[in-house]
Amino acid sequence: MSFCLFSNIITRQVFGRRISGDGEYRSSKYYSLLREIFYLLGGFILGDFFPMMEWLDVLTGTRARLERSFYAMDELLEEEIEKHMQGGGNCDDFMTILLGLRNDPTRGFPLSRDHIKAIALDMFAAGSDPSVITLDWGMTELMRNPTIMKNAQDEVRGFLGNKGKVEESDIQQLHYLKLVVKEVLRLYPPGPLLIPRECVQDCKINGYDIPKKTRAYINAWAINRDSRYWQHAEVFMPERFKDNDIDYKDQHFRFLSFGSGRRICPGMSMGVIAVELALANLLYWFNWDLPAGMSKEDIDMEEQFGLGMHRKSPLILVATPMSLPPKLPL
Ligand code: HEM
Repeated sequence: MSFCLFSNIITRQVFGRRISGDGEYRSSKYYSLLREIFYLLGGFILGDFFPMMEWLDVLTGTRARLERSFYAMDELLEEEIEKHMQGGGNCDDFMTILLGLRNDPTRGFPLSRDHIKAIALDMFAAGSDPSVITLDWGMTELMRNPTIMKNAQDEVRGFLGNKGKVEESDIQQLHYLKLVVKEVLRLYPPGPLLIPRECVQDCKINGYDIPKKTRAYINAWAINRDSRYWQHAEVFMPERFKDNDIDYKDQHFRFLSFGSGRRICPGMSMGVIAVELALANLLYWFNWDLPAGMSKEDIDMEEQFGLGMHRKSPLILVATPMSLPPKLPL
């Protein structure tokens, strides 16, 4: 459901509508296609890490799966473009705006149909999965740390009272919740190796010669947990961000969950607020328990190997809806 929530946020922005109505998301063609794309993008594909061994991806059938998804996605984006060209979009959705810019003479270069499809795909590919991953690890750490869960839940419920709904405008007042999300992103950067770079010139790093055109990976996961920059680096401690200036756009390269430099995540503010909003709602509306007979030490913390750092096994929790006191008449 969190996958559906964050995908809907993106499709509402890009196409002006949800990928599915409530409850029927699993039967939506977007749902299965996006899931497959995220699996392929986020999973371990040998050629991503060892370009010389790309041929193995052909043998394992990964390349064929990639191509099938590519054509299915292309078809879907073509359908959306057609719909939008016939006036089926909202005036402020991303696709309508991009289509409107196609023939803008003030632009330095023409925006082609392929450009528009690539931008839309980029938004899907980059926009929802990291939020799903962050929410998942966030709930995991809160279940492992009941005091932090209680503090966060007390803050959300104390601030909202019986308002009955957490809104985006409430989030700015939920200071502790913001620290929690920051700490989740420190320990579990959804893209632990960021997006690969290619060296544009020969260089030397720590005595190693790195030739031009080498594919380089930045290990944000390791930097975010480096004990030279972080006290008790492995411990989940939201308070560490309380009275300091370490931000998502850290200028000292200690905190790289959104990358850095020219290719830093352009969806950072939106990603953070979407996760905060979803987490605040989960804490506001439900009390959370582990399944009977399970203790917090039993929670499996293994990470899936690949470009996107999902939990290896699903987090299974028992949610009990909070009962609100009746609203007072106005
Ligand atoms: C918690 C949420 C998110 C996290 C942790 C995250 C993280 C990242 C990271 C690590 C990168 C690579 C940066 C680099 O290599 O330096 C990236 C790139 C990107 N992100 Fe995000 N992201 C999130 C949400 C979003 C959202 C909501 C959007 C769009 C609506 C988005 C759009 C993009 C795009 C388009 C890129 C590629 C930028 C480029 O290559 O120039 N992200 N993101």
